[in-house]
Amino acid sequence: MGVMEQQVAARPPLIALLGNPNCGKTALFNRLTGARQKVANYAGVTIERKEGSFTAPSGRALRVLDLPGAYSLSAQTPDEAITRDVVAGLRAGEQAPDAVVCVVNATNLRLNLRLVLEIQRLGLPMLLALNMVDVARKRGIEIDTAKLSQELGMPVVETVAIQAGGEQALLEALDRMPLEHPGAPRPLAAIDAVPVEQTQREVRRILDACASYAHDKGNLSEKIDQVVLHPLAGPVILAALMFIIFQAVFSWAEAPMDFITGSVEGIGQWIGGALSEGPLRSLIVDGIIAGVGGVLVFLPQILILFFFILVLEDCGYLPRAAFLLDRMMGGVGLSGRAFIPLLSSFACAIPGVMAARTIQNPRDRLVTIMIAPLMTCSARLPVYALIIAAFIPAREVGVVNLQGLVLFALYALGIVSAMGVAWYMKRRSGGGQHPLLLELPAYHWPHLQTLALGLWERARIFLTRVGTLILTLMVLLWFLSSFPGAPEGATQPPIYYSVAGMLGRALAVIFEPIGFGWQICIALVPGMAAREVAVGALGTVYALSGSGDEMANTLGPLIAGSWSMATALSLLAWYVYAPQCIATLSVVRRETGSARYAWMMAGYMFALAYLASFITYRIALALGGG
Ligand SMILES: Nc1nc2c(ncn2[C@@H]2O[C@H](COP(=O)(O)OP(=O)(O)OP(=O)(O)O)[C@@H](O)[C@H]2O)c(=O)[nH]1
Ligand SMILES: [Mg+2]
Repeated sequence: MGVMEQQVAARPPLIALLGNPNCGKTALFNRLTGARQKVANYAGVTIERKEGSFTAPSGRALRVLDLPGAYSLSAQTPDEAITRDVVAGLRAGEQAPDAVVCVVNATNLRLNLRLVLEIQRLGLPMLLALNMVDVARKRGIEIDTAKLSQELGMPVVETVAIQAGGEQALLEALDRMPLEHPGAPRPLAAIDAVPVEQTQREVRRILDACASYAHDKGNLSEKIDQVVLHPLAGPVILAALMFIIFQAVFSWAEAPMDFITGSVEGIGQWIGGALSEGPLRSLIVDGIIAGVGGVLVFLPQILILFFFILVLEDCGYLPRAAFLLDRMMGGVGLSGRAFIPLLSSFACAIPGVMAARTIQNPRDRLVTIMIAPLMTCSARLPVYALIIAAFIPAREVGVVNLQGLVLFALYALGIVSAMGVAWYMKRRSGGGQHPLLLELPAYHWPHLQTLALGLWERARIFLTRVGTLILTLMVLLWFLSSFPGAPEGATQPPIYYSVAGMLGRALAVIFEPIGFGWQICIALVPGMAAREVAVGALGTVYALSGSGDEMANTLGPLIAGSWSMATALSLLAWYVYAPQCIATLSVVRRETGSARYAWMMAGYMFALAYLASFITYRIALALGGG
């Protein structure tokens, strides 16, 4: 025996905690080890590795490893792959465990036992911790542990990981377990050889023999789910929720937006009055206040939208939405795992594109990345809100607010288009589907603190962008829009003759057919950096276009006076599709490892944008919106 091996042999036996996600492994791990734990990452990945040590009642020293949750050893996600490789002794630098404690959620054995049976085929010493028995008892689920132990051929103990002493039975059972020289685990092929259906049949047989649900009162969450996940009522509820949210974005935001507009105007007038006529006054009033202030007013709407999203997330509704949408996404060949990346993209496509890492199939991942920017990100909200407020009357149609309805339609258009693109890409590339296995967490009331933190986070991101990126671009735009000045005898406002004006007029040749004049074209250029910049840019452009000495007016009425309805609708359609965000394209390049996909994305999105705007503009003109 070499020196190394002697050292390994002298270390206390290693026990692995294994189980489905959310069954209480970490809670149990904390209860066993207290403060004696080491937290690190698995080599090369950002998945947490927790190891700790403790002493069993007899004085026997043990080490314990808290593994990432897994539904099966056939590994669908990176987390599951780590768990599988560690228990099978295949991960370099990791010792194979001497024994496995399989933790199961006693209220959901039907799902949890599949993994138990799979691990059992590895042939390691094993023990079952029937966790959350407190909840199971309260619900009236009866489990015969002696019978279960006999059926499974392993010790079964009850645990309550969240109660002091709830780990006692486990400790005693560990003391009775033979842990020395367990031998290496059997190869994984032993597991893959058994068909899933056979395992599931075995689970049902064991449950019939050992568990009784006759007195199961069910729980409130399940009762709610009977309605919320109902094949007909479920989607209707989801659509209604979304609809209400977009209504609120307009109706609740009115007062705070008026307040911000008023304040910005007040500051502009005050500074305008204090400074004498000249470039400095124009830079501050027309460049900074009109530009930055124009974007700032949308903070309330962004916060209202995220208030709802955070509440739905915190109370446990979002995984249900994933579940409901899984079938729809499956229809276009997307995996249910695409839901979280796509949902994140409603905040911003960048975290969405990065979250696509959790999708294992490379083709599914690529499709998800390619459609992520079609989800309406929060940077589009200012653009949409500006144009809607200026052109769509704030009328009530029945109980429905017309502006909210249009906003809802724009979000829906983004989603439908994304599904269309996904369908097209998948049809061309082929590829199968993977069922979505989700543990639905119990519903609970949203946490005020979590909510407040989440909202603060959104506000901070938005304000930082306004204060840095947008501010810088507005100052730059002001310079480009102010010089050179107007020639003698000019008939147009000075901006028309400036560098930005020349550029805008050149671009207008391309954009004329979809109804964009030179002023919009000027705003589109800095708007390439980020979508909401276009709103600030329009503010600056129209402030500088204003004839004579009048104070920078609010942007809405200004564009309402100078654009046709057809132009407004065309610009809305443009923003549903146009890839106006450099940061997203560069993240796509990084995440896919090649510039090709970033170019492809920019190309297809520009093409769709132009096409959609062209169609919208022509139809609107034909219907008399000119
Ligand atoms: N009532 C009750 N709740 C429990 C028990 N064990 C864990 N919980 C709760 O269940 C939730 C999930 O527990 P975790 O310990 O994080 O689960 P996990 O298995 O580590 O989850 P992953 O690491 O995501 O796989 C937490 O909110 C715990 O407080 C239990 O025995 N009874
Ligand atoms: Mg855990």
